Amino acid sequence: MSDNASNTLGFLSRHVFTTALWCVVVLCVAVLLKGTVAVVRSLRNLWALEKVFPVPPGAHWLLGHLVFLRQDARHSYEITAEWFRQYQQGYIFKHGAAMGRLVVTHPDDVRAVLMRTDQKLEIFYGMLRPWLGDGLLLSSGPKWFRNRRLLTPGFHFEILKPYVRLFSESTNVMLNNWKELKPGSSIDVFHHMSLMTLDSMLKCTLSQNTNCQTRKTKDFLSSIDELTELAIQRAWSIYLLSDFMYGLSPSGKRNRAACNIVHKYSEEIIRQRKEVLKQQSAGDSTHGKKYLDFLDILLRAKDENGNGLTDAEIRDEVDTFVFEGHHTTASGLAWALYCLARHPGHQEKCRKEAQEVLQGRTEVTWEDLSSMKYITLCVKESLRLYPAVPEILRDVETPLTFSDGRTVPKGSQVYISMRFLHRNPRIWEKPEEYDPLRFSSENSKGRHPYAFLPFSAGPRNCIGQHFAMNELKTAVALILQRFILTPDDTLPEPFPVERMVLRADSPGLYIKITPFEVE
Ligand code: HEM
Repeated sequence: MSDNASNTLGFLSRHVFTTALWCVVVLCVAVLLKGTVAVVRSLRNLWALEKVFPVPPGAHWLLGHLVFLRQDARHSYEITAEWFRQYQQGYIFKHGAAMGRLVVTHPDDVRAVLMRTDQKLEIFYGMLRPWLGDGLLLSSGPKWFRNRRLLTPGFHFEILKPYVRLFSESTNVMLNNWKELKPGSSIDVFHHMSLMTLDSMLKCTLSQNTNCQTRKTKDFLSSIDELTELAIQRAWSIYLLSDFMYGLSPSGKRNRAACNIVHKYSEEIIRQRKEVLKQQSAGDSTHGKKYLDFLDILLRAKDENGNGLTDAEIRDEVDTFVFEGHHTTASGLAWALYCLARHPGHQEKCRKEAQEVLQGRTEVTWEDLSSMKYITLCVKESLRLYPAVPEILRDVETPLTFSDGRTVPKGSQVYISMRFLHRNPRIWEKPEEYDPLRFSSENSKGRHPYAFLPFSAGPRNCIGQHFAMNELKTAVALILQRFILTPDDTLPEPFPVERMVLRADSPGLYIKITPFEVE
């Protein structure tokens, strides 16, 4: 190489190096500035909150109250339960030196929060955004308002009625699988319920019969599981909170790949359904099916100006329903069965009721559901002790004033824990006891309407609550008609942990199942 050429090369590489160095410096300064602005804003909010609400003692100067959460789950549970007892008007939980959130403990204050439509806390819910986009769970403002109005008719009882048959179908597939197991087998009930509720959710949302309970899971199904696991994992690692860092991490890459698979699947089904709708006669609204699925509802929804949802909006809502309607119901069911396994007397009463109502039928009907009175009490009581959605977080957009005049400043983070609200000793007698009769109409008289909130309340309550209760009751009745449930005492008592939904700590939620005829 000539001297000239090597000089030019040397100059070029020095130039590239200097430019790269400058880029790094500028990037670092930008990140630092952004970080400083965020910390200052967060500190300002914290100081404003501290003027009104107490801070429990023992906060570490840097980690705040997070030091308590670093200990084991039972220990942090005890500490939080104690704070709930002590601070009846709420308290500040410090997330490090510069960040704190108001923990609302009184049902009156919970009502004040839930009657509003403040944004969901992005730092928490945002982890689901790459998957669920701007669906009902994550959207806010006019978009949420419009779409909530458009989707509400999809949960009318006439639409929900035929789904009871689908719930029965999916439960029976699971029970036929259980029949193959040795009597008295111990099963991870959360896993079984997850597969079963995913199966029924895909039938109700997209009319897809994936046979996910009998076949090895395919790409789409395993991607749904992976996305949930990744979101849980991210919620627990501080260094993955930033979108930028997460994007670069191996988990971020897996998240992108799984999102692509799930989105492609939904998009393809939406495309095919639109084709069918174009071709079908105007009168045939269900294109040969016996029911309207959620996708039919989404495709038909029109606002007052005659505008429907865009393809991207439909996909976001489909993904939201599949996510919201599957793990939540699985958690609710798993803990309901666990409670019944632990309380054979109540289990027997539910079984008797199921036998009387079903008379040996393996398909539950819409009319049967209203006769399942004792099962309903038991399901409610397990949702009290083990709320499937254990917490709600909001970003206060305008100052929020409680009924006693205390004001939560704009920009504050507010936290509501169903888990502790449902065990508040000032509301519930013997709160740790499983007593379904506390939900009888007589015993419920005079109870604060915001003391029991498994499906939240107010304008952003759970749109799928009737769907969920119908599925829970159907599955419990069919399971108890065919199986006896007992606790697996060879394993440690499961302890609930908050992982998006309420799950059990390791090794999981196991119960023993024995076919009814064998006993
Ligand atoms: C036992 C089962 C279920 C429980 C305990 C549950 C609980 C909840 C709770 C507490 C919320 C409020 C979340 C928040 O404000 O951050 C919520 C919202 C929501 N749920 Fe459920 N849910 C269940 C099942 C379902 C099902 C089956 C569906 C759909 C078919 C569904 C769809 C939704 C949607 C779309 C939202 C967002 C509503 C909005 O913000 O307008 N859920 N759910």
